[in-house]
Amino acid sequence: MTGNKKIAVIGAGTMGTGLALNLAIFEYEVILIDADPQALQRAEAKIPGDLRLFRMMNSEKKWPTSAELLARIVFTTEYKELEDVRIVIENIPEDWNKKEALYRNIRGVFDPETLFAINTSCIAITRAAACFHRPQNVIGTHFMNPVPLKNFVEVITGYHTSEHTVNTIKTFLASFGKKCVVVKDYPGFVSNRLSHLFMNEAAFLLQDQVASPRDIDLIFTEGYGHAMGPLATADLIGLDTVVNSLEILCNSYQDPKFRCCPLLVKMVQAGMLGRKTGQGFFKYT
Ligand SMILES: NC(=O)c1ccc[n+]([C@@H]2O[C@H](COP(=O)([O-])OP(=O)(O)OC[C@H]3O[C@@H](n4cnc5c(N)ncnc54)[C@H](O)[C@@H]3O)[C@@H](O)[C@H]2O)c1
Repeated sequence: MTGNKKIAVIGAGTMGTGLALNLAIFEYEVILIDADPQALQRAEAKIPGDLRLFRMMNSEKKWPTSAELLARIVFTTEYKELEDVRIVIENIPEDWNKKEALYRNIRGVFDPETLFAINTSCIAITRAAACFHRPQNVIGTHFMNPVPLKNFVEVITGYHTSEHTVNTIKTFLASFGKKCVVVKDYPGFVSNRLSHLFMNEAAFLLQDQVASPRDIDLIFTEGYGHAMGPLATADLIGLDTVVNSLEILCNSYQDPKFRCCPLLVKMVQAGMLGRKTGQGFFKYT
């Protein structure tokens, strides 16, 4: 498979669409797979707008045109497209039952040499790797959102992840400008074990009416100098993903410090998922 520039991205939501766009900018041939044809249509429609935005943010760089980018991405619902890809990066929702069903369904489709990278917020890589025939080829790649603008990835090694897999993934990430740290496998890794405590407690502060969403976030942005406050971060991630991740952390560690704030659950039930629905803790037009 040497020289093969074909990468599969499964899940065309927030992360998968950003990742497909980022890989296409770096001239990878991308197979973007989603179970929902409408999600693929939304991804295809979103990419030109995102590209315009990046062009405005960095006008010095030579960008491909929308047509060139879209020509590098195959939008499909067909898993048979996985047959000859070098690396698969899975980005479906943070729901163990959905991920497990997908892994068992597709594990026989791709080549034995293909590496399988899991973009998860909290799910243990060792648990996920147990669903595959070759757990040594499975690794966690926790990309940051929005993927094309965040040049950093938290890489997670499962119990069986081989050194070859780690080195290949590091080289692959570097090939499209990503730096990384490699951490060991426990649910939530480093990033989300910490950040979800912040986001959850910020929701409790709001529920207790201690301060407004704006003021809670200002303490982080103006006070601590963070680029974003915890509530704006939760909106960016998607409140459904945050709730799912907290449930995984709570169940995995059996530790009530990760119990999900009821206000977060209520907002998800009300369809206020953050940026992706236009309304979360803040409003987006
Ligand atoms: N949103 C973030 O900021 C963020 C950051 C890092 C990691 N993650 C992780 O990335 C993963 C994806 O998150 P997201 O925010 O992009 O989710 P999302 O809900 O925006 O998108 C998920 C996509 O997967 C599709 N899907 C569902 N089941 C499928 C299946 N069986 N086969 C193919 N496609 C399927 C859905 O139709 C949807 O388009 C999650 O595990 C999440 O925890 C998210």
